[in-house]
Amino acid sequence: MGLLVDGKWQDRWYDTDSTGGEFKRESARLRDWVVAPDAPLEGPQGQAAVPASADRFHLYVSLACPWAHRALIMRSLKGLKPLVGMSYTSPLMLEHGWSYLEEEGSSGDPINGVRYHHQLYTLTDPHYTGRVTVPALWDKQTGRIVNNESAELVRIFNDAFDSLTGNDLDFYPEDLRGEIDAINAEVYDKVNNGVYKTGFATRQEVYERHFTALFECLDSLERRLADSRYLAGEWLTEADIRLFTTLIRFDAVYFGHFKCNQRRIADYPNLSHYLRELYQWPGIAETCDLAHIKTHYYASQQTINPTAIVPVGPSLALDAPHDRERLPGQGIRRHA
Ligand SMILES: N[C@@H](CCC(=O)N[C@@H](CS)C(=O)NCC(=O)O)C(=O)O
Repeated sequence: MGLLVDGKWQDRWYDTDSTGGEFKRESARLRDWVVAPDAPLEGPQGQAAVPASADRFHLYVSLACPWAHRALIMRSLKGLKPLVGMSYTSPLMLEHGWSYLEEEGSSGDPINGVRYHHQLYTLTDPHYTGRVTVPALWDKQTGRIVNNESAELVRIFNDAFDSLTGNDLDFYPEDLRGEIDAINAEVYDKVNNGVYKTGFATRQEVYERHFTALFECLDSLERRLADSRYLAGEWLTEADIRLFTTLIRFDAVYFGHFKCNQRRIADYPNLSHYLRELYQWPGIAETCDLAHIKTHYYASQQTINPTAIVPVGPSLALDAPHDRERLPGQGIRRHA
């Protein structure tokens, strides 16, 4: 676990002393865009962009990581598997950070042949300074990471490749954007990143503050899902995918390892049936790997779990029937 400073790898755990016991997540730094083949080469905020094409991009992920998991789900649901290759790291993130060591459970890296994920960052920029994170979208043509921010990879995958795949599913419909953005902001702060802020806190009062915010938010999501099939109503959107990747890790990891133990997702009737519906959605279960998930957190984060023992349980009834059909739902919108 560490980071790059001027292109040199340094093995360091998160510094929470300088922030009063708080875990502060650093913003992703590689933020170029991928646009549709004939579109102007510019991202939605004027970012530099490269055109989508088949077999030009490769997605580097960890199957354990909830942020990478968003991108993996979009790759699956948007029919991108034949166009965008994928490599996954070993579940262990130790002194060299994420690795592509097959003997430790990685797929290996057939594109660049690197041992460590940080090498992809120094291939991109030999003087890179910052955290070395997954997911990362690699551009084989320019030999660099185009983008390492999962929220943006979700948006890129939502439309840039549509003319190549013929897949017009729309996870960010224009008329729902205001609502999706508001849900995302709350869920990111209190839930997606909230579990990390709770679990990585190194002061009691900081842990308790994030713990309280997390469960207030889960309680309110539980109420919302009592009469709404998905977070933004009748349509399944990116807001659901972003919540899903935290929910599926919750009972197996965050409840115990991150001490988020007020309630399990299994104790929330609506959230647990909603989790099952999404898990059973065609193309999603195949992106979920609970062995990678549990091994990564319990065996890598040894400041939290010094023995690195990985718990055997719990049994999760993800394939059990769900009751969400009682609510009106229309599935996934199509681009107009
Ligand atoms: N903003 C990034 C965050 C990604 C992130 O933090 N990934 C974690 C894995 S779950 C990581 O690679 N951490 C390594 C580190 O912080 O050194 C995104 O959403 O894409």
